[in-house]
Amino acid sequence: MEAKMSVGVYGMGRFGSFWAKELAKHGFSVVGYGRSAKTAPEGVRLGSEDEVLACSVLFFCVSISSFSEVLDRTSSRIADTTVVMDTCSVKLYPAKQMREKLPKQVQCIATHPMFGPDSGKNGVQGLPLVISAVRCEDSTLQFWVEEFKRWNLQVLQMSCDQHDREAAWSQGITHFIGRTLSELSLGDTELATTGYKTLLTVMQQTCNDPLQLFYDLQRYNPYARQMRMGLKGALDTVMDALKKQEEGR
Ligand SMILES: O=C(O)C(=O)C[C@]1(C(=O)O)C=C[C@@H](O)C=C1
Repeated sequence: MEAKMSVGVYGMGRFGSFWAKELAKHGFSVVGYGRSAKTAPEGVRLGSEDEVLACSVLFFCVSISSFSEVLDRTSSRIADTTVVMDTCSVKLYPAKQMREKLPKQVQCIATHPMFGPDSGKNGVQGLPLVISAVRCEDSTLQFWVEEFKRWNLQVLQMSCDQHDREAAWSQGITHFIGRTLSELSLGDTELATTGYKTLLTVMQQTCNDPLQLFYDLQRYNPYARQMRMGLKGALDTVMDALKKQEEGR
């Protein structure tokens, strides 16, 4: 029987634990490392930082804002033969960090599984995953594209720029609205409509993620500011239209 490929997951937070478990479910030999990880997810073994960095494939599951510093600390200990992938929710920034900070021989790929422990709790099939070559052989990228297709993910190959542009106006706007709604302390009510319940779900789901993810999504996606300004402008347009109605114009 073919030996299982060793996969390291660096960062065992909310997403890292979930991702490590998914990889294990799909037949990889998974070792996880997290500064304060105490229990290993099903099918996963916890190991030392060096052990994880020595795996054939290494997924970084750390916050966007810590990625640069994590690479500074670890890149000299990553083997030339290791394939490195990030899983950050923005793509231009981590791709640049990998290109600049990983040794030139190390192959690297940018990925964004567009799901997490909430959206993937009943299985990941049908959910989208964005993948983009940063510096790798075609066959390496193809291997992972095929692997994720086997998981029945909807694999989307696109540039990091296209990802960030589109994600600002989909995931970015969702988290912005969710966090904004939570400022209003909205609650359940007997007369809740289906639409209102959907709104509450948006608020709850986005606020279930670490606050740092929200700040990082808004700060490190170069298109997020434009999205926020667009939203503010749209709010003003609707307010003005209502004002005109009231004034009978
Ligand atoms: O399913 C979850 O737990 C998530 O929060 C997933 C979610 C999101 O829905 O925005 C959060 C971060 C990832 O970048 C992708 C998706």
